[in-house]
Amino acid sequence: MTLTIGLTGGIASGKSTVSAMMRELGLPVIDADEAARAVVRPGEDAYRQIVAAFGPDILQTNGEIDRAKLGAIVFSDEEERKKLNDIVHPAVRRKMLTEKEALVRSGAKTVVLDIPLLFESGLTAWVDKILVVYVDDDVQLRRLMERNGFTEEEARARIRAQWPLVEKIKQADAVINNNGTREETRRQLLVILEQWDALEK
Ligand SMILES: CC(C)(COP(=O)(O)OP(=O)(O)OC[C@H]1O[C@@H](n2cnc3c(N)ncnc32)[C@H](O)[C@@H]1O)[C@@H](O)C(=O)NCCC(=O)NCCS
Ligand SMILES: Nc1ncnc2c1ncn2[C@@H]1O[C@H](COP(=O)(O)OP(=O)(O)OP(=O)(O)O)[C@@H](O)[C@H]1O
Repeated sequence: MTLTIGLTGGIASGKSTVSAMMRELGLPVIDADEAARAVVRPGEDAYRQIVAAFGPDILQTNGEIDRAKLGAIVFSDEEERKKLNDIVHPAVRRKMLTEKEALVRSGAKTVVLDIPLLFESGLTAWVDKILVVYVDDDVQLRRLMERNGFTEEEARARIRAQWPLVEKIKQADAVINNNGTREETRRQLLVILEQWDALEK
């Protein structure tokens, strides 16, 4: 039996940081953000639907989707965000499930699904264990503004588009507090993976 771990958290809470550590430990990680980028490449169905729904203004001159432009639209208007989610999410789910099935068939002991919207999209039944990467509100805001060069308002709009982190930790099987150093985060991760017997011997 493969153990499926759902890795989640809030925007800029440190999921990618933790998933990189899991990969270093040899665990296979399927990344929803990566899948969401793949399914909207030119030529894909979701790409055509996005251009039809949002108009050619959201394209760059090379024909690819201008993510900054589309982000500015969908994070300032819930209706627009829902429109985008309805196009992208089914394709993301199909891609992730296909990749997961292949790993299960190949006999993987553990599979990690890195899904920022695990709770919001109602996907908790997909996983055996939920691991939430937590940071305090002020740390989240600061790291998001620094990483993306967002104004405070832009960063807050993105944070508001997700469940509050305090709600997510209530439903977690384990929580990593990522307010501290990366080394402190790594130590917490190792304890949890040990408890869950997730690593290959
Ligand atoms: C709006 C888009 C074009 C902005 O792209 P951008 O490169 O700036 O951001 P990126 O995709 O790297 O996402 C960064 C983070 O934003 C958050 N986020 C992204 N989309 C959403 C959403 N629809 N609702 C809430 N939070 C979201 C997640 O925490 C994600 O980790 C892009 O995020 C997108 O296509 N979103 C819709 C698909 C989606 O929901 N992806 C998230 C996981 S499936
Ligand atoms: N323990 C830490 N100490 C200092 N900086 C950190 C720490 N963990 C993460 N960061 C930084 O905070 C930012 C957000 O982290 P990361 O990209 O891992 O978050 P994420 O949850 O994957 O974000 P997203 O939801 O946008 O994909 C990054 O710039 C990262 O380098």
